Amino acid sequence: MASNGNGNVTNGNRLTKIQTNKKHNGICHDDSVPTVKAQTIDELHSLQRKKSAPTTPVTGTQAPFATFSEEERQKQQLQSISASLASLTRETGPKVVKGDPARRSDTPKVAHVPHYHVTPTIAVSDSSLKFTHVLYNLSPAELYEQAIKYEKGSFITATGALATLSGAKTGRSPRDKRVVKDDVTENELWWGRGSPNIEMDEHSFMVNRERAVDYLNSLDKVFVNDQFLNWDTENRIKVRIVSARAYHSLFMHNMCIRPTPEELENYGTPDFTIYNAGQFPCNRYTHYMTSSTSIDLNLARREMVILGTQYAGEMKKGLFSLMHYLMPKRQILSLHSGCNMGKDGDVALFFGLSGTGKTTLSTDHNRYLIGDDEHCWSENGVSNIEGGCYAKCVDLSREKEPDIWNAIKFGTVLENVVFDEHTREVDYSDKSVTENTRAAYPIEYIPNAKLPCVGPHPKNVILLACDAFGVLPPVSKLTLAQTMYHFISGYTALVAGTEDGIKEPQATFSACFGAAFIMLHPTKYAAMLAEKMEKHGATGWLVNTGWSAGSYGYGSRIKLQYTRKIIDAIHSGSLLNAEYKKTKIFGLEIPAEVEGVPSEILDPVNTWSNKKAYEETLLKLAGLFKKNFETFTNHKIGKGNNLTEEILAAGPIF
Ligand SMILES: Nc1ncnc2c1ncn2[C@@H]1O[C@H](COP(=O)(O)OP(=O)(O)OP(=O)(O)O)[C@@H](O)[C@H]1O
Ligand SMILES: O=C([O-])CC(=O)C(=O)O
Ligand SMILES: [Ca+2]
Ligand SMILES: [Mn+2]
Repeated sequence: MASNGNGNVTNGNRLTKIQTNKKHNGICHDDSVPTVKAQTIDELHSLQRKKSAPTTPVTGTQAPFATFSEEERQKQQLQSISASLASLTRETGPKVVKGDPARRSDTPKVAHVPHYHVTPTIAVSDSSLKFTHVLYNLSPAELYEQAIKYEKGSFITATGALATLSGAKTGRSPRDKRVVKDDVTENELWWGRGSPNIEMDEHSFMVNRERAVDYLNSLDKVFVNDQFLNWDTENRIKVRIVSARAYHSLFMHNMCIRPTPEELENYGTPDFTIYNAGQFPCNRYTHYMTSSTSIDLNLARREMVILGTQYAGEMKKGLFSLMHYLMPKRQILSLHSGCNMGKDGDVALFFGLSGTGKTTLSTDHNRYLIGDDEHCWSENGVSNIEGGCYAKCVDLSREKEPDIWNAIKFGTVLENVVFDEHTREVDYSDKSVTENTRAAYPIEYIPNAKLPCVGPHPKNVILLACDAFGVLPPVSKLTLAQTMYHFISGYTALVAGTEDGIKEPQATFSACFGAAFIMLHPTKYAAMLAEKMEKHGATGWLVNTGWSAGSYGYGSRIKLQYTRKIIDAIHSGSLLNAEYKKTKIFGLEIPAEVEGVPSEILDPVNTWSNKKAYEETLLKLAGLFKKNFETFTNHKIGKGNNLTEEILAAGPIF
């Protein structure tokens, strides 16, 4: 007899019967662990998932609003969602039911949800016979499963993030962003040259709305997020996002403020609703449509419709546009800026166009992060609009940006990155899908996030420009008028293509460092900023995070390490008392020394070997500034005329 290695004893080819303990009904068992309490596989599976508290839990009877039963509350919530998804031509909301259609056990027995409006007597169509399953405020884990099961291009990366593809669009489509012009908005909003608000009429909006709603209702399931905007609770906005993809739902879960179970319980009806039909296009037979993409904002209806783009940033920035309308009405300034706070409570704002460093520089290991992109400045101080950050990932490195690197973990949405098919290690240098690779993570993924994301009045206002011409100084101290001049100008210079050799830098001017998102005339925001900076004694700074020692192709981008030192000196207050000299043409005050930064780079003229080329480039840029500002010369800024005059005089002189 010999052992076969499995513990069974063989005798030639014949297996000998092993004696077992007959105590338990003759079944052989290993009594080191108890058996599961299930008779069938299905039963076993049902044990795995513990019933969680309802998404809208009922608090104790002492709560003033807890007058409904849980069943009643669920019914009201479904009715509210059904109303959101109602077709306006058929005057009925769809039959909605909660839960994943793939999991029958989730489907409640009473699946019929009464129609919101009066049931029409004419023309019952197939759409009124079907159910739309609602996946309401799912958790990141549930959204991962949905994405991986049903959405092509969804993968878990080596660090646990959800890699997704945003489809054909990997950036926003500003030429397809429309706003309904009605009697009110016609007078209130900024229209015409330079304005981001491309007009559309109410009827065309309704056509697109119906298109999006019909598309969403035709699906087996839709995702619904009920969340908040603005950490200033007095000025909080309730937003509902209806979307077709788990990617979109997780993105907004991360980017908006996540309600607590108690807040959700008393959520009621949203203040604003987004219908994101994603890949479903708009129709060129619809008036005003110029492509298959349209992002439509209707302020009167408090709705936004997205057709023909799956780029998630449209939702984030669409809501930002909304805030740029709603907040100034309440004397609150909305800002395209990052914001952080030192240990002593000193707050800094970081303005700048895309890619200039708002996220990178506001994420600072030595300071509390209030937010990376969108803020409000009210009488009470600053507040973040969002609940998450949206960082650029191109060439991301652990060494240079450790906090962002570490935030890319379970729960984070990673858009359009390339990874090893086996290890799922992300290669951040790979731009095969797009250069605009992004990570969206909840703000608490940054270890020193300031929660709640609010702070006192800013002490420093830092304007970031990535000057690919290489003529703006790495740092200059601004007067209030200069701050306004540069705020209204909103300059940065990007380099078009990087593949086929050296290209000329392209100057971009975007008023208020975010013309794509403002709704009112830029001077309205500028006047508010001037008033607040003056009142609270904030100092303005211009920081060039772009080129040094020559334009793009000759010089190189200023080391992040140096920019961080400059920012440190601003925060600490040491730069305020430095020795300054004034530059030619732009009239910028530049310091002679900044700790940790080579002094010779502080005046760009020193770094250019070809002085003539420097002078020419400087003049060229000054000319571009002047030309850009022409449209603002006949606008009054603020109440008196003095500020306007001062601002006009604060630009380049040559
Ligand atoms: N000296 C520098 N200062 C700041 N950023 C730098 C510098 N050098 C290189 N970078 C890189 O520039 C990019 C800045 O992007 P960042 O995400 O901070 O932009 P952003 O202003 O937040 O834009 P958006 O509004 O589009 O989110 C990062 O990839 C960063 O690593
Ligand atoms: O909205 C986006 O796609 C990215 C962003 O933050 C910006 O452009 O300012
Ligand atoms: Ca950013
Ligand atoms: Mn931004």
